[in-house]
Parts: sequence; C-alpha cells; structure tokens
Amino acid sequence: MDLKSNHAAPVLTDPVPINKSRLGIHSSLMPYSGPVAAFSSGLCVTIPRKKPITSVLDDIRSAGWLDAMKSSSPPRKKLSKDLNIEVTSDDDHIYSSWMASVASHVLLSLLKYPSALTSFEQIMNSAKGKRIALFLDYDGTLSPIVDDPERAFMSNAMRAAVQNVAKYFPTAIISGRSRDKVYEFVGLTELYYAGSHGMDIMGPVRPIMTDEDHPNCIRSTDKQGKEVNLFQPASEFLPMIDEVFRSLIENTKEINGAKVENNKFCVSLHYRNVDEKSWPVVAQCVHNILKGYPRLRLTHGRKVLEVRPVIDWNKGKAVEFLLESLGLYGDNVLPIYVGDDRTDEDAFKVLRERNQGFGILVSSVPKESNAFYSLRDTSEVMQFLKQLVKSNNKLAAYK
Ligand SMILES: O=P(O)(O)OC[C@H]1O[C@H](O[C@H]2O[C@H](CO)[C@@H](O)[C@H](O)[C@H]2O)[C@H](O)[C@@H](O)[C@@H]1O
Repeated sequence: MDLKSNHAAPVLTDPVPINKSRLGIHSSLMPYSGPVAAFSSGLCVTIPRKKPITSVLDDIRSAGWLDAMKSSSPPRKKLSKDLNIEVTSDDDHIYSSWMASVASHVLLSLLKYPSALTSFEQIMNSAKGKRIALFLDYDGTLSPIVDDPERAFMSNAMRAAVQNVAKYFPTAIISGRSRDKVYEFVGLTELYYAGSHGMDIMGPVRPIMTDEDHPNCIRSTDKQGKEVNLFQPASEFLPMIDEVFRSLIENTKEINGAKVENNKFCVSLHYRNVDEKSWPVVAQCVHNILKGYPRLRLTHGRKVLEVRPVIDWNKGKAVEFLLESLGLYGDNVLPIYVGDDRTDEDAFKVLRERNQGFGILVSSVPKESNAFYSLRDTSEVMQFLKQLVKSNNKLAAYK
C-alpha cells in the first residue's frame, strides 16, 4: 500500500467505543444487547457473561461515559493469545463467530495500518529530499503503561534512542501530562516539550510569529536559561483547573484506588486501580463537578478521565504550532507523529488533512485510527527511532 492510497483511505474515528455494526458483526452474534463489545484503547474484545451494573446513573450512561470507560478497560477473563481477545461466554458458536469476525478485522487492520517497521523503506522513500520532524507522545509510546502514573519511567535505552534521534531530526514530545512532569521523566534538553495536551508549549524563539497570530505566546527562559517562546493558550483557565483539581481530590478520597493528577491546564482522574464496580461512582463524581463548569469538558484516555478547557486547541494544533515555530514550512517537511492514545488522534488527523507526513499508532490490537502506520509497543517505537538514525547516517555516508 503506498502512501497515496493510504491518504485516500476512508477512516472512521470516534472517541467512544466502536459499535457492533461498525465492526461488521451481525447483532444475532451478540450475546446480549447491552454495552460494550469493542476494539478499543482497552486493547481487547470482551463477551461478558453477565449484564453490567444496572445502576441508576442515567446521566453519565446517556452521555456515553460508562461505555467509554469500559472500552478503555474491558474485564479480563479468558484470553485468546494470538488475537488478544477476551471471552467470558461458554457458547462455542458465538465464540467461533467472534473469532471469525475478529480475525478478519485484525487482517483489515494490518492492511490499513501496516507496521512502520516493515514499511520502513516506503517511509524513507516518501522522506527523500524532505526534512523529517518528529513528534512523540509520552505515556504508552516512550514509556510502557503502568499502574502508578508517578512511576511511568522511561528506560535508559529509550532515553538514549530519543536523544540520538533528536540529534538528526527536530523532535518534540507532546504529552497530556504537565510539561514539567514530562521533562522530569525524559530529562533531555535536546528536545521541545508540550504539556497539557499541547496547551503548554515551550519552543524556539521565532521572530516571525506575531502577537496577533498567537496572543498567548510570550518570551521566557528555559531551565538552562536559554531564551524560548512559551505558548499557553488556556492560561486564563489555570485558577479554574486548580479549583477542579482540589474538588476532585476532596470528592474522590473515599474511592479506593482513584488518583487525581494535576496536569496544569487539565486534570486527570485515574481509575485504573479502582474496582470496576465503583467506576460509575468515579464518573458521577466528575459529572457532578463539571456541571458547575460549563467552560470545561471531559475527554477519555487509557483508564483515565481528563477534564480540560473548552478551547479550540489540541495535540494536532500543537503540532502545527511547533512546525511553524521551528520554521518547518512547505512541502519539503515530513512530520511524523507517534502516539497511542485517543488524544493523539487529533494530531494524526491534522497530518492526514494536511496531506503531509503521517501518524503512527502504537497499539498491539486493532483500533480505528487516523494514523497511517502502526507499531506494536514501546519496544517497537525504540526500534523505529533507531532505524531513523541508521537510515540518516546511511544517507549522509552517500552524500
Ligand atoms: O499524552 P500522554 O503522554 O500519553 O499522557 C496521557 C496520560 O498519561 C498518563 O496516564 C496513562 O499512563 C499511566 C502510566 O502508565 C497509567 O497509569 C494511566 O492509566 C494512563 O492513563 C498520565 O498519568 C495522564 O495524566 C496523562 O493524561
């Protein structure tokens, strides 16, 4: 599949679980009509034996929150190793029908988002004569997903790979975390950092950028005392986010395993370690708080609910902003964005719409995405970064 045909491929995206009809699964094959059986960021497909909790929390259910939370983490029972499919039904017929549907979906997905490693040459061909700019997500891309968000350390090998690649290609990390936190984890000065899903960007000083274009862009200095541009489009929301952070801490203190993380311009409420029975309580708690803040909204991540300002800004806009501030204009630039999460889809989408560069989805199971290629996990991300350096050195040797 060449890049051009990839560009033309119709792609569905959806922040909430993919429904049965979209998977092409006939409803008669479904064991029950309730939520949720989906490929998703939860990385597997589940056929629950029992109906999920039938609670009275109609408001959060009708908003799709519970479905989205479940799809971000289906229950684990029996796992079909090859395809990463979870099955809790005893019905063999239903099971084999699922296998068939899933197998074809896996194949389709492999065709749709080929491995960036096996397609490496193709990627390099499209980079000929162009300047590669690299954008990397942090959690799930550079560091594996772990239970404790405070311990999402990146390996030294990965750090070295990122450091190396940044020597040859302008590189930025765009994370949902606060910029300070992600810098603390990565610790490399050779890169640019954007925190809070792109709402806090520290980039190079570019005299071209005018105040009218970016009124929230100010001159500042980084930790090394170097002059930088600081762009914080949601700065007016700081007190509001802080208030919500404190309310969430207070209101979730009785929920075992819940963890609130202050990401400066957004707040994360983690439910990875919360018993699934209490997920409706988690959702209800955020829902109640958000009622008082019409200028804030909720997005879903990997076992995390994220509260963020309603502004027209996301990781995709951050990529565009960084390209501009790095002076990387025109057709001779090939931006590559590597990410694993729903919020990374905004960046994949921007690249697809610009018809420039491509997204690489990090996932070991099929997902609908706006990316062009895929990598299975963080170790494949590292291999990909090393390949980029190798190929750059080869090209340099021929010059
Ligand atoms: O944009 P990212 O860099 O991918 O950040 C997204 C969120 O990542 C972190 O949470 C996720 O990773 C944790 C550590 O592996 C895991 O425990 C959690 O369940 C995941 O959702 C981070 O803690 C969040 O604040 C970020 O928004």
